[in-house]
Amino acid sequence: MAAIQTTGLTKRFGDVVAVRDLNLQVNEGEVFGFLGPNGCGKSTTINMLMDYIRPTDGTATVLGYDAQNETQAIHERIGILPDATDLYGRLSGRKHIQFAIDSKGTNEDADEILERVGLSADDASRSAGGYSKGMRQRLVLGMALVGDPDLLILDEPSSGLDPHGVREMRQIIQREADRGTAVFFSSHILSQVEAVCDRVAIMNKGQLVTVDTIDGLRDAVGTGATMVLTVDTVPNVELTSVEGVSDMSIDGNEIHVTYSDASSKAKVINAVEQAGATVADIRTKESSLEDLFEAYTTGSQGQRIESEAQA
Ligand SMILES: Nc1ncnc2c1ncn2[C@@H]1O[C@H](COP(=O)(O)OP(=O)(O)OP(=O)(O)O)[C@@H](O)[C@H]1O
Repeated sequence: MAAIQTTGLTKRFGDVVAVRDLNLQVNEGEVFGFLGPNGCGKSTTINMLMDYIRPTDGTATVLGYDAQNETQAIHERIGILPDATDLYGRLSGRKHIQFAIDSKGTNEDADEILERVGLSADDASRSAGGYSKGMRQRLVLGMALVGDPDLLILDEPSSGLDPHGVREMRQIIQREADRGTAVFFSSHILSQVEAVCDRVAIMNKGQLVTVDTIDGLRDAVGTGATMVLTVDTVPNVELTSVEGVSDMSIDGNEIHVTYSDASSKAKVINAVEQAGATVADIRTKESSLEDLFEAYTTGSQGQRIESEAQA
């Protein structure tokens, strides 16, 4: 059974298509990153999974239950991160967790949950109004963990946290995943999901542009790097025949070469000089997952996939 399955899920707000024909499967026990820039449709998708809003078209199931017709069963079995601004300033952290336990009707131990999210007994006794952003975020995560959910839905769980807070949040999520909880982790920052997610979906302008493992995305980037040679005159030489070179292009006096093997660099320079050009400057740039994310969401790759989806 899938933790989340959507089929042709679509939401229009007037002329705006917030989510278009989304087909997504998140497996049981999987940590799944749902990535994309602001406004790409992440919250709208989550709101449809939770039945806060109704889709214009398509269907969704959560833990095997229909998102529109079996909402209560879903809400009982999932944990969703409440907004950290919704905390009651005067109530202690422990009382917040106890309130969530009472609301869900479970008989869990509030202190055990507080410990899982790294809030000490002293912190738990203090009013949440005096908590730092990181502590508030840990507390709401603790509230989401009440009832031992099979699926955690986290919408931008790291927003507003400093790098230390982000790392802590990641460790807590990883521990919950190790206990067998599926996690649907929505974010607009690749590096925040990279370390914990088994797979990621990248959304752009309401459409799914790719779903892959982090390793798969790395393969798509390749160990590839780009070298830019500035030359006095562009020689007539086919550099893709050099071992390890996968692509070349010319831009004015610059030759752009994509290569997968560092030893190709010297061979490229030799080939260019043997063809009669003088190399005035060499720049190299390693590609990163962040570049790939950029390419999917702002660059040519995103546009290519969009036009493929429309075809
Ligand atoms: N209630 C609404 N009425 C009209 N348009 C809406 C509504 N909710 C969302 N939208 C539009 O739908 C699109 C997707 O918004 P959504 O909030 O789902 O994006 P998001 O990826 O969650 O972005 P963010 O990270 O900024 O929350 C946006 O263009 C947004 O303006």
